[in-house]
Formats: sequence, structure tokens, C-alpha cells
Amino acid sequence: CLLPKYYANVNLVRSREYSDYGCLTIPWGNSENYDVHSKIGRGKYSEVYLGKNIETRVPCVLKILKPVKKKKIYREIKILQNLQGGANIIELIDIVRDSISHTPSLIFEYVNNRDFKEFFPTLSDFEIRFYIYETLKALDYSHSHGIMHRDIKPHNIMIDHSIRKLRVIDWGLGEFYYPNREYNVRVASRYYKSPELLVNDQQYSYSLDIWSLGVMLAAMVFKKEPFFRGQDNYDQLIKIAKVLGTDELIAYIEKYDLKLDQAYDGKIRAYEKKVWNEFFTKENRHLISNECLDFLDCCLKYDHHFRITTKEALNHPYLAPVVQMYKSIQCG
Ligand SMILES: CN1CCn2c1nc1c(Br)c(Br)c(Br)c(Br)c12
Ligand code: NA
Repeated sequence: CLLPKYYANVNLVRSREYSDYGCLTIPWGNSENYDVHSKIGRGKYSEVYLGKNIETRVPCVLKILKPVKKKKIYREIKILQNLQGGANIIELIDIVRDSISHTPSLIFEYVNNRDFKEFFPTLSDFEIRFYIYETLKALDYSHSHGIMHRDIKPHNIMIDHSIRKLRVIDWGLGEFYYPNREYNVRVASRYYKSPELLVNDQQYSYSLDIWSLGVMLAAMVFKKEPFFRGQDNYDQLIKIAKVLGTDELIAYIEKYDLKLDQAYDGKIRAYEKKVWNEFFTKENRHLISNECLDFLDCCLKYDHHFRITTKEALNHPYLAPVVQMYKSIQCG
């Protein structure tokens, strides 16, 4: 078929400025238009506040960027601009230069999100499938526009359950995909880091986001948050090997002639690949189905070349009930 399996060339066929975030025209807004209220979060690169538009009184979120390399700030803004209007992509309302810190602040639409650690355990089987589907819509839009998110985790999935609204936030680690380009492996958050990041396979692609989504889903359906709890980046791979087994990890490493950091020497013992039913409990059984386990197998592959793509995932039987629901709404 004409379409490459995974949007390999979208950034090659577009004009240069689409992905060249060096030269960016920022339509600076006016920080006087916004009232800053309470701090709602703090990250490595930003402080996040709840605020309001002074005139309209409409709530908004102000992400005040810590002074990092301009190039990184421009990359986040360029990615947000390129993705605006895409399904479940957080809306960037304004960019203002903070009158005090002089660093840029990004003004986003507000989502009445509830901490996932309290909210996720309340979800039914269908609701989990629904929110995975909604997240995949955002990832498919992003990947089809040549962009990897590289920090998918529950903290970056904002959900207002009262209106079934989901938005993917924090595109600060996002990057433009080019075939055969080598990328920094120090991305994503530890528990959601994919094997390629942990064995320093720098030629990764969009499928990094699919691993992180799979890890998030496993935590939701098995009620085990996080699903792979590594003490550090080395232990993270050990925790994965304890579930997926050592054989396929070694096969992946040998296939691409990857070198394991000497920190692993003697650490990676022979672990049997576990069968999923070892994680079944009374509390999580109602969330687990054969389609769900198959979906997890498609996402949680060591070799990123073999992971399911967003397009294929949206058509996986696990999500058929969501597709069916949307069809029934359209037919009225
Ligand atoms: C740390 N927290 C909690 C809620 N929340 C946080 N960061 C947020 C960002 Br960035 C955006 Br954009 C939106 Br919208 C929401 Br809501 C956010
Ligand atoms: Na954000």
C-alpha cells in the first residue's frame, strides 16, 4: 500500500519550516490578560498554575517555563502550533512573556482533571477502553503529523470525566521524526521508558509512545500502578525482563548488535516470560479480556519495529466496543 507502515516520511515531504523550529514567529500575547491563581503543579521544566482570563473570567492553565534552552521552548511551541485542532490535543490559547520572569508562559485550555491515582481505579472495563481510544486519537494525529510525544504517562493525560473529555498535555519532550535519525534516549519518565531507551537504541520512532501507552494500560487493567516499578533506569529494564522474559530481550539486543551497559553485567538473570494470568486478581478480573491481553502483547514488544501502530491500534478488537459506540451515535 502507498502509506508506509508508520508515517516515516511526513517531515520529508512537508516544507522545511514545518519542523524547523529554529526560526519561529511567536505571536506574543499580553500577560496582563490573565490572573494567576493557585499553583497546580511543578515539573522539571515548568511551574503550572490555574488562572483566569481577566475579561472573560474563563479558567485557563498557565505553564510558566523555567529558563531552559530557547531551542527547547521553540520546539514545544512549534509542536503545539502544528498539532492545534487535532483530536484530543491540548489547546494552546496564548503565549505571553511573563512580566516578572521574562520567560514565556504558555496559556492552555483548562481541563477539570482528577488525580489519576484516585480516578483510574474507579473506571469500568468499557471506560478504560474508551480513554485508551481517546488517547490513541491524539497519538495518531501527532504521529501522522510527524511528531513523537516521548513522555506519555497518566500525568500527561488530562481527563474531565463529567464530560468524557481527554486531552494529551506536556509536549515539552516532543520531537519531529526523521527516518534513520538518532535520538536522545534520556526521554520519557522512568516507569514508562521503553526498552530502546534503556539499552541506548537511539534509532527509535513513534512506537516509543505505544510502549508507554501499553504500560499505562497494564497498570489500569491489572490495578498495579506503576506496572514496571524500576528503582533506576537499569532496574527498570530488569523489571520489564521479569515479566516479558530474558530470551526475547537478548534476541532484540543481538539482532541490532546493541551493547548492554556494563551496569547490567550479571544482573540480567534468566527470567521466564510470565503469562498474563499471573497478574489476575479478584479485584481486576472484570477489566481483563482476551482482546485486552492481545492488545497489551501488541504494545509491549521489546523490538519497537514490531509494535502495533496507532492506526492499527485504533482498529484492534479491544477497542471495537468504542468504535461501535461512536457508530451508534452517528446513526442517531
Ligand atoms: C500538574 N497538573 C495537575 C493538573 N494539570 C497539571 N498540569 C497541567 C497542565 Br501542563 C495543563 Br495544559 C492542564 Br489543562 C492541566 Br488540568 C494540568
Ligand atoms: Na503542556
